[in-house]
Amino acid sequence: MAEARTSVEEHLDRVLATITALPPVEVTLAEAAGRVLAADVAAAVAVPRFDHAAMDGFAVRAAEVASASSGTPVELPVVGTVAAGDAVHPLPEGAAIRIMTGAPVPPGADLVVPFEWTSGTDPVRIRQPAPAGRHIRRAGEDVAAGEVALRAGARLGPAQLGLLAAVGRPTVSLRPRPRIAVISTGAELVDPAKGHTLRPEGARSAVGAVADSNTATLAAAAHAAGAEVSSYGPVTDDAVAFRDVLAAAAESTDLVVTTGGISAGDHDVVKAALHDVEGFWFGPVAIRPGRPQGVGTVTTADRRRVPVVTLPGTPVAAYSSFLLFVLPALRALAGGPPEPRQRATLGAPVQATDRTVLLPAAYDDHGRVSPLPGHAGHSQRLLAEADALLVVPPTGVLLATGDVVEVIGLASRYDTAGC
Ligand SMILES: Nc1nc2c(c(=O)[nH]1)N[C@H]1C(S)=C(S)[C@@H](COP(=O)(O)OP(=O)(O)OC[C@H]3O[C@@H](n4cnc5c(N)ncnc54)[C@H](O)[C@@H]3O)O[C@H]1N2
Ligand code: MOO
Repeated sequence: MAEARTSVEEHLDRVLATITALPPVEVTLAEAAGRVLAADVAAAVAVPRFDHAAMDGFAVRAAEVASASSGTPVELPVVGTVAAGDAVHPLPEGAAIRIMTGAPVPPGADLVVPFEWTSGTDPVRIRQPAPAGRHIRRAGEDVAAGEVALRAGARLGPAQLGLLAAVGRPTVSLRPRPRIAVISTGAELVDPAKGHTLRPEGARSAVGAVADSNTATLAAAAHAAGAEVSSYGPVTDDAVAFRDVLAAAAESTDLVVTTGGISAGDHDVVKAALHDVEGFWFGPVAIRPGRPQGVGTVTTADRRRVPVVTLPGTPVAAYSSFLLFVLPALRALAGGPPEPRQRATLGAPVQATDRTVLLPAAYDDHGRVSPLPGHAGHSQRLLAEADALLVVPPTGVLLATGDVVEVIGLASRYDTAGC
């Protein structure tokens, strides 16, 4: 009998339905890098703030130099000098003022003639005319005072932070960094920092110990997404112990993610502890890897409802499910728009099935993406070698070389940590 399974999109909607964007806080620009604006920002001051010279040269009246040529230069006395930051004096008729790039344009002047077109002397001989306005940057020509400089939802990278500084906004309203708690579960798991030969605390046997790799992966992925991460694990297969850890984690976080213990086994602790919590959902999603999933909320002592996303324990499934379901939840907590979908051209044919399949894949020299050879379903090695996960849609058709498919980039997520 065919099993009822929800689609990836339905499960993502179910996860996002548990999320409320965090209330905004006011922070300085120094603290704002990489974060998401909670409200539109209007310019407190115009950019440029005043009409200023775009070249080093002479401020003049365009009409007075209109006849200038190299054969018959126009000669004007130089009545002053103005540099960036200087107070400005009006330009008398029939005269020029030496002016430096960035200096305010003297009232009366409407043209800056670059030094290269002049003798550079006093009196100055100007060899070339130009229309009024040339080499002058007008007040507000980039951003007018009061104009919206950045919209709510904008992510604050280097250029956006510079713009906020320029428009006179030393602080901005942002969503706080989301806090995420990562809880790995499984009696077989040992903290890799403690070595692999240890018998896991509470283990049924010393044989079969497995290093907890999900915590390392998910903590890094959440950190790269801008979240503040706390890790609580590995937790053994005891529902009471798990509930205690979950309750403690929920008190000081905005989102809990668990791994393991949600399929059909005798020791599936997460499911046992949460399946009768009101509103909690467990079930299969039509995706491979990552079929068993769950989501719901728990309530803290101060009546906050904290979303809990329960991911499968198998490491490849845990990471890919995190990218599909938890990253969008973190973005929604931070008030950001969904991450734009990435697409790529297939470098090899791929057979689609009746469910979404994620394949570790690599780009070739032409920028086309192909599944890595030797895919065995749950290879952490292949995942570590992959540039991207290829998202094969549940269409059942044969995708041809050259078809455009969705991908989830892997390497690029961590580029910025590389220096
Ligand atoms: N009878 C059924 N069995 C299974 C089903 C099912 O539907 N019916 N689903 C299979 C699928 S698909 C997956 S995926 C797994 C998911 O199971 P759980 O989420 O309950 O995960 P565990 O059983 O706890 O662990 C699975 C596997 O992964 C290893 N693991 C778990 N956590 C970690 C960790 N933090 N670091 C490294 N490795 C971890 C664990 O040792 C197991 O080998 O269930 C299938 N079974
Ligand atoms: O859904 Mo699972 O395919 O073994 O990850």
